[in-house]
Amino acid sequence: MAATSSWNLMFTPNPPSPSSLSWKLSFPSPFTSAHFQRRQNRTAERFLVFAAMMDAKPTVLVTEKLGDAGLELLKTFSNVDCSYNLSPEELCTKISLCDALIVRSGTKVTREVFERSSGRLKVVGRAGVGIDNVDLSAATEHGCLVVNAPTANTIAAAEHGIALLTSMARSIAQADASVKSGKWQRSKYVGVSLLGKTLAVIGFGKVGSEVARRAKGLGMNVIAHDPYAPADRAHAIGVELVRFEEAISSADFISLHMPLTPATSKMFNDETFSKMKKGVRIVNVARGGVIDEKALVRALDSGIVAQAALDVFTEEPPPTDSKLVQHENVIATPHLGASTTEAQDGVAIEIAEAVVGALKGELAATAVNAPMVPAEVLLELAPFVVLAEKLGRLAVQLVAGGSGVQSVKVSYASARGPGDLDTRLLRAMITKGIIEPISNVFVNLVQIANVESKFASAISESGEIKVQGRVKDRKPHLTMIGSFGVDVSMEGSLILCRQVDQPGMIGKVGSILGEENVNVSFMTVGRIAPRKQAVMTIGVDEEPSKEALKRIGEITAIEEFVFLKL
Ligand SMILES: NC(=O)C1=CN([C@@H]2O[C@H](COP(=O)(O)OP(=O)(O)OC[C@H]3O[C@@H](n4cnc5c(N)ncnc54)[C@H](O)[C@@H]3O)[C@@H](O)[C@H]2O)C=CC1
Ligand SMILES: O=C(O)C(=O)COP(=O)(O)O
Repeated sequence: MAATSSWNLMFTPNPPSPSSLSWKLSFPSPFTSAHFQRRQNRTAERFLVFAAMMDAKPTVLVTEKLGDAGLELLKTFSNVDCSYNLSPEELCTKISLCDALIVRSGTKVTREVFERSSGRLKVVGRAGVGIDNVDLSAATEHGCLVVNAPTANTIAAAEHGIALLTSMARSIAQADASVKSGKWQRSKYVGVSLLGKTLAVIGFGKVGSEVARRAKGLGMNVIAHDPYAPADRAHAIGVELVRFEEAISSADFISLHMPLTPATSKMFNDETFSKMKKGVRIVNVARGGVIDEKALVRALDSGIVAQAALDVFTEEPPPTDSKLVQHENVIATPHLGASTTEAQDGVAIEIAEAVVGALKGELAATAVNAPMVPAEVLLELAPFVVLAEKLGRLAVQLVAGGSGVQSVKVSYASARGPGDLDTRLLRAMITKGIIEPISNVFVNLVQIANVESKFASAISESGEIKVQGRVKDRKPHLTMIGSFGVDVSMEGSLILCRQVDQPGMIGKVGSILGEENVNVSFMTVGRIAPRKQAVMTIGVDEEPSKEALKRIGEITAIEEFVFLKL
């Protein structure tokens, strides 16, 4: 098709302030191809960036309802553009005009958003806790800080969990609908008591522990599972921390309060439902994605799960014909956990303070990814960021369930003097579980003290989980686990096996993985001395099945092993 170079760019100031320009592109129909449209939009974006630069105040785009107190605070420092219900494309277009973006759970902040911001976006504020809707890796790569408001909605979410628990047990929603439809069905809606029943709280963080506290007040026996929560915090409110299997198999009620991460995604599935007590009741105020929703429908149909009370869904809003939502034993609310007047006022102020602070260049206490660093420093640090994140992730996965993390120690070996190392950055990163070393670091060391490990060989002579790595050819490498020296690229996933060093081990493990069609990227062996103990490190592209891991564990010379996702 012939191309003409004429196209029109129209700007409609409304009201006439650069931060609230609404604009429209129009061009002849032959040029509506996606590629050409992107080019036109980019040119438009550049123009708009220039227009906005004329205004010295930073611009904050707010894409979902935020409390007035927070908006007022933002307005003292910035131009605030409240544009709700933007399409993904509209968000990408607007973002090049913005220094900060504030969202709740309904806005997906994708890699494309960061790319299209052309480097202007400095901070994303999540007015709430869960940051699973923000692409944190992309944010970090683009030098954009992500902050959240982690405390202000805790009580609201816990109270909603308890509201769902009690109303589920007495079928309040179903009974209400029945009465409103003119029926009077007293025998249909006989409920179950909570007194003396066992509630398993999965995820014993801020919300989980408040739910536990309230459930104790209702006379429930509360147990909890959380691999990273310290047992003494649980004991302080009379809750026992137990292993996952024990929690789900002994519970009459299960309440979910963990974040959505790769490790918790579909944690509740056909297999886990099959281990539960028949007639268990489930509350989910965490994230829809922690449950395999199709498996939950099957468990409800078979009666394994008697009832479910759900505030969150994999897709929000869920499809109108969702079998889960329509199930007669399910009650559903539209992600209302944080929606109280008090929580929304608190969250709005908490996030406004964090965003304004970040725009002023202050170190944010609630940063969930890398702190803001100049682009040139970020470039230098990039491989160390990846290494640090992977070491942190690896170390945390080695912690045995229930033992909790009391302290984390990070050591650097650097060509630079100690004055060149900014430990404020370090503190922020540790808090968020992503540990980023700074400067010309050669070796990084992460130690978790006073802890039991799933893989005893990861414990060093001084009693900590210890993992050590370095950047080689700008790629992260693991160089030590516990007292065992290794040298493996930290990509994909790893199987670590401690074994008695002897010929043929690589072949035995390799053939089990081969039969399972699991691609092995490398295998190395680090040993203390020939024919003594060794740690074999196997890089795999796919996650082996439980059966394959069991067979590896059954090889006689293998004394312990663990599978880790990097
Ligand atoms: N429905 C709603 O409106 C709301 C939902 N939420 C959701 O609740 C989640 C929890 O919020 P907070 O308690 O404030 O966060 P938090 O960070 O204080 O607690 C989360 C807990 O989950 C634990 N955890 C991590 N992985 C786990 C695993 N594999 N198994 C068991 N536990 C695991 C962590 O160790 C931590 O103790 C948020 O991530 C968010 O997704 C939070 C507020 C409102
Ligand atoms: O804080 C959270 O994690 C929530 O899920 C609350 O979400 P919302 O801000 O109400 O969209």
